[in-house]
Parts: sequence; C-alpha cells; structure tokens
Amino acid sequence: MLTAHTVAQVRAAEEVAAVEQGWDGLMQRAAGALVGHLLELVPADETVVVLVGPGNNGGDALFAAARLLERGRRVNLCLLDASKAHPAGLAAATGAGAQVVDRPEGHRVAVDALFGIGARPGLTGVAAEWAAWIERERPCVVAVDVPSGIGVDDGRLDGPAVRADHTITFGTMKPGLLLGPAAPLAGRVTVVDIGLDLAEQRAVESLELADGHRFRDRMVPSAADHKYSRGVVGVRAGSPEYAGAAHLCVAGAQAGPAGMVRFVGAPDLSHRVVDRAPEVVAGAGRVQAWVVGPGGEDSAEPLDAALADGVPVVVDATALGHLPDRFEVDALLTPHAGELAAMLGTERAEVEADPLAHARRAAERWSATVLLKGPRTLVVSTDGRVRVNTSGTPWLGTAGAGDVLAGFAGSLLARGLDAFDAGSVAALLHGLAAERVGGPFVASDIARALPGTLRDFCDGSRLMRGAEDEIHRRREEGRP
Ligand SMILES: NC(=O)C1=CN([C@@H]2O[C@H](COP(=O)(O)OP(=O)(O)OC[C@H]3O[C@@H](n4cnc5c(N)ncnc54)[C@H](OP(=O)(O)O)[C@@H]3O)[C@@H](O)[C@H]2O)[C@@H](O)CC1
Ligand SMILES: Nc1ncnc2c1ncn2[C@@H]1O[C@H](COP(=O)(O)OP(=O)(O)O)[C@@H](O)[C@H]1O
Ligand SMILES: [K+]
Repeated sequence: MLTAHTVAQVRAAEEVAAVEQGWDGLMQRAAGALVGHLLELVPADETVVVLVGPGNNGGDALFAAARLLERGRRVNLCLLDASKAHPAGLAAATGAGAQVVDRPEGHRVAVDALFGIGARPGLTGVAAEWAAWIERERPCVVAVDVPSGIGVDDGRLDGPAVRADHTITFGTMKPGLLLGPAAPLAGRVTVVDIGLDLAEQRAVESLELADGHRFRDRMVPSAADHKYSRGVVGVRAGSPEYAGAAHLCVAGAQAGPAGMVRFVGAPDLSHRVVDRAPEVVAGAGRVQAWVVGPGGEDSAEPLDAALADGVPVVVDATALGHLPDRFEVDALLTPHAGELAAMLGTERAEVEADPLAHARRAAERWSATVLLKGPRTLVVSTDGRVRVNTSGTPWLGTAGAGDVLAGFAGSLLARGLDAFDAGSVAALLHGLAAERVGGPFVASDIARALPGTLRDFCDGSRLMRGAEDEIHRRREEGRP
C-alpha cells in the first residue's frame, strides 16, 4: 500500500528526525538520495540546469549539484532570488564549479528545486516564466520533493506549476502527487527514505496488487462456504432506454466474489438479462447488498425499495438523483465528476479542480462512502479516510465501464467488505483488468477480465506470503 502524508505530518516527523540527524544531516541525506537518482536519470554528457528557489528545496538541490559536479557532471544554476538561495548550498555548488546563468533556455535537462512542501499553489513572476519554458520546450524535468506550484496537500492547481517527468520525493508520498489535477504533473514518482518515522498516521492511501493479502480471506470461499454464505448481490439497473446497463452491471456483479446475483426489473428486461446470463435469478428476494441506478429509470422507487431491506447499497447514475437525507446503511455512492457536481449543486469544473474537497463534502453530507470516478478515482469514507486509485488506462473512458464497476463493487459489498474497502478494491481491480486487456476495449471486456484479475490479486498474496515466510526462515537460520 502506498501512503501519503500531509505537509504538517511531514514537518512533525522531520522535527523528530532532526533531533537525531540534525537539520544539516537531513538535508545531506535528501541531497544524497537525489544525486543517486540524477546520476541514473540524466545522460552523462548533458548539462543540467537547476532551478533554485528560496527555501530548503533549493538547498537540497544545491548540495546535490555540488556532488554531481564532483562526479564529473556539468551543472548550471538559475537562481530565482540570489539573495535568498540557501547560502551553504550555494557556496558548495559554486565552489564545485557550478555556473550561475540567467535563463534556463537551451538546456535539455532541468532539476526543479523552486519550491517544495513550503509551497503555496500557483507560480508567479519568473518562476511562472520558467514553468512556461518547460511547457513550451519540454526538457526532461526532475522535480525535487514535489513539482513546484502544486497544492501539496490536496492536489489542487491554482495557476502555473512545473510539469515534471520524474519526482524524487522525500520520506513519503504527498497527497498532491497522487490526487488530480496536480498528480499528472509529477510524472514517475520515486519515494526515497530519509529516516522519517511516519508510522500509521497517513492522509491518503493507495492500494496495490500486492495488497491482496489484506482481503484474500474475505473474498476467497472456504470449504464450508455455499452460495448464500458467499453473499447474494441484488441489481436494480437498466431501463427500456438503457437495457445494456442492466447487462453490464450484472456482468460486473457476476465477476465478483459473491455467490449469486439477483436481478429486479421490468419483466421484459428481466427475461433479457436471464437469457444472456442464465445464472442470474430474477425477482425480489433476500440479498446481502444492492446495486441501484446504472441506466435506471429516473425515479426514487428503486433506491427506496433497496433501502427498505436495510442492507448495504451501491448507488450509481440515476439513483444519485434520489438520495435519502442521510444513509442509515453502509452506502457506496459512485458518481463521476458531473454527477457529483449535480448532487452538490455546483459545476463539473469545480469538482475536477478539487476532487478531494467535493468528495469529502458529499461523504459528510449523506453519511456515505463516496467513490468519485475519474482518471484517479477517489474513495472517501465517512470517517475521513481517503484512498486514491492509480491503476487503469484512459481507454476506460468507454460507455458502460462505470456500470461494470458498480456491479463489481456490489459483489464485494455482498461478500462482506465495507463500503470503503469494496469501493477501493473494486476501483483497483477494475483498473488492473483494463491494463490486462490493454485497450481499445469495450466495457464487457473489462467484466470478462475481472475474475482473472481478482484471482491474481488473491493468489499473488499467497505467493507474497510464501516469500515472506522464506525471508523469515532465512533470518531465523542466519542465512542471507
Ligand atoms: N525541513 C528540512 O530540514 C528538510 C526539508 N527538506 C526539503 O525542504 C523542502 C521544504 O523547504 P522549505 O520549508 O524551506 O520550503 P520551500 O518549499 O523550499 O520554499 C518555501 C519558500 O518559498 C516561498 N514560496 C512558497 N510558495 C511560493 C509561491 N507559490 N510563489 C513564490 N514564493 C513561494 C516561501 O515564501 P513565503 O511563503 O514565506 O512568503 C518560502 O520562502 C522540502 O520540500 C524538501 O525539499 C529536505 O531537505 C529534508 C529536510
Ligand atoms: N482517463 C481515464 N483514465 C482512467 N480511468 C478512466 C478515465 N476516464 C474514465 N475512467 C474510468 O472509467 C469509468 C467510467 O465510468 P462512467 O463515467 O460511469 O461511465 P459509464 O457511465 O459510461 O459507465 C470509471 O471507472 C472511471 O474511473
Ligand atoms: K520542487
């Protein structure tokens, strides 16, 4: 699991680490890690230009520049404000032979050390001009800690910011490296250890394939299981206009770990669903979770009927327009940005500019877990936990992909995962299934790829456990 921490959490951990390592020690450690990566990333014959800001972010890069020069590399410096550049770092870099130049133009590799976690979002003046040069000329950019100008804690953009190809970040991920719209500006992110002890406190998490072990026992049936003990997921989806959504939602639900799928809808639609998927049982009956809304009639009735059962629900598409005042059951709302905007009475662009704040607002407002779909799907729980999904491909922007996701999440809910886990595991596996298929694809292809992806998620964890056991055995036996 990837974890990200806020600026305040990082600062607090730095205070503790500085007692042991000293502030200089911390900066030297950050610079050392940076040098290691720069030596790998930058071709030996390129002259690197370091964009140096007024704080410690610039300091890190100046010490790194000195060490690069000692290793025979060529480095130029662009100082945002010469009077504020880290004095010892500047002395080290220039002492090692760095040249100060006025402009970055002409360089093909740049290190962005304008601002780090001390940054306010949005660059102005000369910093904005340098960010514009990067947009225009697209040199290879390595950002130090974060791309300068992004909202470090929330991933917001408020004016120009640096677009990086790589970000070398210290101690932990930062939320802005994971959350849109800033996240794409970070490029490939590498977290380097500088001895910060951040332990359990975290602002944002991101599940990975290797996290299967956390969920395996709650998904894979045991010898004692039968179809009802595995959970039944009920689907109320589709309409004469959008019959396909019923099929896709059912296909997603069938791809999950529950033991049975029930479908409730108009007789004609029910027949069509069972014709295509003979395992589906049509008609009302007991379920452990409902999925309501994909391609459904614009009416309050389906969600009201589902809520009357008092079991967890996935609420998608048209049902998002008929929400109760607050949810009394564990609920997973799955809007895209346009739907969340309509729910909150705002504009889609507002949601896209600050997805986290809007998802949080909705989670509080309806007392439900909110899964906000997009290139970086967010899952926000009622108690403030946040997971962001980094799997998937832009090919997922295809009709019906969301219907499959809703059905699959419903199956996880019916199996007994809570809405936060169901939503975040569903988003992860949905994205991994898309990567597995490759694209272009249609939504049905994702539903077909989901069972294999789920199996790998669970099996992979078994392999991982095997590896962990082996490491443990070796340690006990004193072997390397
Ligand atoms: N703590 C440590 O020892 C360690 C820290 N480490 C490194 O330090 C970095 C944090 O350093 P930092 O706290 O000095 O902040 P940093 O981001 O360099 O700049 C703040 C300055 O920029 C200014 N400013 C901000 N935004 C602006 C804007 N949009 N436009 C214009 N100006 C703006 C701001 O001005 P002010 O807000 O005060 O007006 C202030 O002067 C961290 O990311 C990591 O790289 C590592 O070495 C490990 C040990
Ligand atoms: N650019 C993208 N990159 C990754 N995933 C995307 C992208 N665009 C959309 N998706 C994913 O595709 C799915 C689309 O769902 P949705 O908008 O509900 O479509 P539909 O209503 O047609 O089913 C969501 O899971 C979303 O996260
Ligand atoms: K930076």
